[in-house]
Amino acid sequence: MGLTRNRKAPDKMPRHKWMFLSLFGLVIVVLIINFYFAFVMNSNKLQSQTESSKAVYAFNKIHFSSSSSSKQVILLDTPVKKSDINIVPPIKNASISSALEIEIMFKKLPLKYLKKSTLVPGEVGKLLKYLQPSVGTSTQLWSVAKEWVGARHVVPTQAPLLGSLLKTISTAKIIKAQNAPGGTQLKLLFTLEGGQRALFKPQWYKRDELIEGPVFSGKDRHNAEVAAFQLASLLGLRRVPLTAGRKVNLLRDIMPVATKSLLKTFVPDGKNNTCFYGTCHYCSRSDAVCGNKALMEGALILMLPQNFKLKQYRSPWQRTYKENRAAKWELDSNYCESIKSNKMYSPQTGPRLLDLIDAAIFDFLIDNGDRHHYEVLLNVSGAAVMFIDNGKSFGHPFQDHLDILAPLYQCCLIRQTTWERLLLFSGDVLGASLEKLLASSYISPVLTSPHFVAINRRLRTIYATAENCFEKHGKTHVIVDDGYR
Ligand SMILES: Nc1ncnc2c1ncn2[C@@H]1O[C@H](COP(=O)(O)OP(=O)(O)OP(=O)(O)O)[C@@H](O)[C@H]1O
Ligand SMILES: [Mn+2]
Repeated sequence: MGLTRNRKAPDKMPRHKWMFLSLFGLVIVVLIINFYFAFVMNSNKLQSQTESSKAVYAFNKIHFSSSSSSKQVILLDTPVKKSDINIVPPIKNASISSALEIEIMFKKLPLKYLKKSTLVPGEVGKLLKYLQPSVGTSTQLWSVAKEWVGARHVVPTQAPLLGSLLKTISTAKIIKAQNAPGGTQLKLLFTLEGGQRALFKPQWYKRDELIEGPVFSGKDRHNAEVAAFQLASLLGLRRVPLTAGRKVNLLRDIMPVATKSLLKTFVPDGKNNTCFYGTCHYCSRSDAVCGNKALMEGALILMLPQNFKLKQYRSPWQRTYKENRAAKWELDSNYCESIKSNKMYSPQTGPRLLDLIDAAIFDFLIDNGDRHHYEVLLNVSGAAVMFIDNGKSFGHPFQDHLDILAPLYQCCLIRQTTWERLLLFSGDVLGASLEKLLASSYISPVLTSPHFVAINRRLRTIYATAENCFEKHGKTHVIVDDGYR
């Protein structure tokens, strides 16, 4: 009986069951095909990685996370490897295809980018000469620094007095110390002998500390400010205020000249170290910065002359600072088109967009993902975007945040003078050049060696990004001579 029932059952199966079974079968087939491709692709990837021994970052896990806005954000997980290219997640929608193309280009970079340039030693030699304190120290040099400031630079191309100025910044007597106004981070405003004002950003981290987490994590790195100043000079982007390392004795140099309100924030740490917590958005008594006994290292950043005022703008490539919320530039690959339609950013009307692309290149090299606002000199025609506040840089030499380069790969434009200067450092020589300039710093060694390796790797990534743009739009449409530098 049972057998008969079983044999007859298919004949009696209703139509909707048949349809269900066929659909189920189809789903199984699709799944099998998917698994097959995933397996083949993965084994190919593994094979090519072992073959080349140069592991590259792999886009191996695509997952979806819902953002608080209704838009869906795709995040790509990329493993961090101490290899040639170390893009870290999240890479969001608008950057995914560029990231993949840049990865491919990075691997087949034309030979000219790998060849050592013969012009570098001469150029670095010239800058090293400028760093010699040729006339010793003198507070009379403050007026020289003041005269240097122009629409497009803070330091001129020829600057034989630079070394003396930096030495004066590192040694001039501090006649007043107060809480610095503006910004959210702890910093002090010093008045130096001769009336010159400068910002002091204190040391929070040891040199080899790795700042984990999102690109803007952690506190300011004083050594990053010092390194950024010298890197800008190598790149001919002399838009960073004069910055030098400085060691101060808190008991002897600072407390006697501190304002009452600053003095109130000095606290002992119970281990014989002198500490203070200042007044700022993120300042609190429980989060004081401490010297080694009374000795504290920091970066001293010369204030721009008071006859110049700064005007602040929100960066069009500002981050949301929220993990589950994406900014428009992170979702829309045509974002640059909408930016260019704004008169302020049209490459035809002024230098601003190319300045922001310069800033993106600079920030990618130093790994600064925190340029939420940018500043230019007020009422100065053709004023450059100043590279003020580089404190959140050089946090992790084994990671690169490709999306800092979004202005470059979304707009596919680069100023000719910037591009030519970048080419000067082909063949992985930018890191060593920076190391040479930093060797004479008052807080040397400024960076650990992995940071110099990172700079070379990041410059190659910039070359790859530009090459990818050339391939897509033609070199003549990408490189722009807008008459500014
Ligand atoms: N060298 C300088 N000359 C003139 N003004 C400066 C200089 N450095 C900084 N400032 C001004 O002080 C403000 C705060 O400085 P900075 O951005 O370094 O501090 P911050 O606490 O890191 O700020 P934020 O929290 O906005 O990142 C700047 O926005 C700028 O207007
Ligand atoms: Mn800051």
